[in-house]
Amino acid sequence: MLEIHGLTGGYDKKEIVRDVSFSLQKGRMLGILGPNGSGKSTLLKMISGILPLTAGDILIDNKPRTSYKQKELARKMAVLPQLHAHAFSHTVAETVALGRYPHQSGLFSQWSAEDEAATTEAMTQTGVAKYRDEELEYLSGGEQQRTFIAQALAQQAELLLLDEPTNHLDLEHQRQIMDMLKHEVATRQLTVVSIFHDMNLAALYCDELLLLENGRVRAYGAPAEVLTEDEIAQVYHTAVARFAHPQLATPQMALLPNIEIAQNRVTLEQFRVENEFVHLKATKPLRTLSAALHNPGFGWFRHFLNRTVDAQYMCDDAHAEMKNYIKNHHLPIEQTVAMMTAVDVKHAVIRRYKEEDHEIFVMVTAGVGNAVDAARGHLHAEPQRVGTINLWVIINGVLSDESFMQAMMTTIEAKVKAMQDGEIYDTQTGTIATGTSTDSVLIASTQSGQNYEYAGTITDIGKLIGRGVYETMIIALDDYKRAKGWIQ
Ligand SMILES: Nc1ncnc2c1ncn2[C@@H]1O[C@H](COP(=O)(O)OP(=O)(O)OP(=O)(O)O)[C@@H](O)[C@H]1O
Repeated sequence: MLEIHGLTGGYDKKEIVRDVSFSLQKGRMLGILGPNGSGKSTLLKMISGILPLTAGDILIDNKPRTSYKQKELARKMAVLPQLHAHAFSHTVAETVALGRYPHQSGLFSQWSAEDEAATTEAMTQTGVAKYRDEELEYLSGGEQQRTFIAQALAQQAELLLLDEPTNHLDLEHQRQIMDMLKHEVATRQLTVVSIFHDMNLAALYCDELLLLENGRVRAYGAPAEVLTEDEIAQVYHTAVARFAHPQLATPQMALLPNIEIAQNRVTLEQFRVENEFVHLKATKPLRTLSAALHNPGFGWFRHFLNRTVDAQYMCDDAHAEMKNYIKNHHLPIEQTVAMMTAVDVKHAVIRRYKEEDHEIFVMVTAGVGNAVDAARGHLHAEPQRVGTINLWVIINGVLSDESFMQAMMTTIEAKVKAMQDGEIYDTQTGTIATGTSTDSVLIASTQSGQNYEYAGTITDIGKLIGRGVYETMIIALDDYKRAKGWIQ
């Protein structure tokens, strides 16, 4: 649909865009990114013909852009320029109607039913139909922006060139406009070239990204290729961390502010054993990876609950019930991680391990009534029961994602070893159990102090985790055995 070869140009003698090349197939969306002044708008103005080229070619549907007559080109390509504050003396409907000019012919061109349908549809798609008779100058920046997007859509061109279409738009309208454009791209083979400042939004919606730096192409490709931490840090002189979007296979970038991170430290006194739960109340949020019932996965939390429930606990919606429980105990739902166990919390074992500068805390409740050998779990045919090993490992230090996963592995390996040495059997298979059917694990770190790039058993912190989890597990298992009368 669009081919750009060696585009060079700018203003008078000032060369801004240098040797830019890319091509875009029909039905694709390209996002142009780059710092302020990198030449994004200049590039778009050159493609749309507002600015002349000093070198290079622009082909639209395999024909040079200059070979198109003005109206013919306007039927092919619609442009949304960067919105600047100035007075408009048109209503919304009149402004959108201007987008129909390439479809009208002759001196006394008639407003057709087709024109009416196109403008109405464009106003509906952008949510401005309700303001159709309002004067544009009295609308908000976002409403004006959506009116100009409607004007470009009403043009019914195959190629849209948009300069920051989501500028001025609130979250709902950003999503609405971008969803709508993506829908047009998918269903009507619309082709879109759009400038963005929000690289996360661009990554969510664009098939390809072009990163400009000083008027040159710095990176060009799929969002996963262009949005790398190094590239973005160098081009924007800003540290960023890349993370995965929870639903889509596209990268997102988190800004890493250059501010002092407050120190945070967990102490044994912050653990409380209440009537029905163990509660760790950290002074500041801890970065957490867990298989907890409430707020699992990665996150930042201040409150950690290991709650005892009746062994016969049955509930249709355990998530909602746990949420209510947290609320009824006046804890903040969004800052609390919670798991449950049938073990009475008075049997919880909480221990601190310190070796030189390395310090961790381990909390275990071990109920092994329904112990399972994971290698033979498929031989079990019983419904799930509560009765569980819940394990927390809290680390005073900074863990990388890799360390979090390794700490999780080390914790589970040490737990399995304790099951083996504690001779806990899977009663259904008669083999040594590796855990129970509803175990949960939580790793949390203060993200201040000692830095841990790795946490496997080769590292000091891994050794401490392995020993701490193993020893705490053995104590908890002995306690369980004593309570059951298996040992004295
Ligand atoms: N009309 C103009 N005459 C002369 N120079 C201009 C003109 N418009 C822009 N420039 C210069 O061209 C360079 C690139 O500007 P451009 O607007 O293309 O950048 P941009 O990447 O779109 O920036 P932003 O993110 O701030 O919108 C800037 O240095 C700017 O000063």
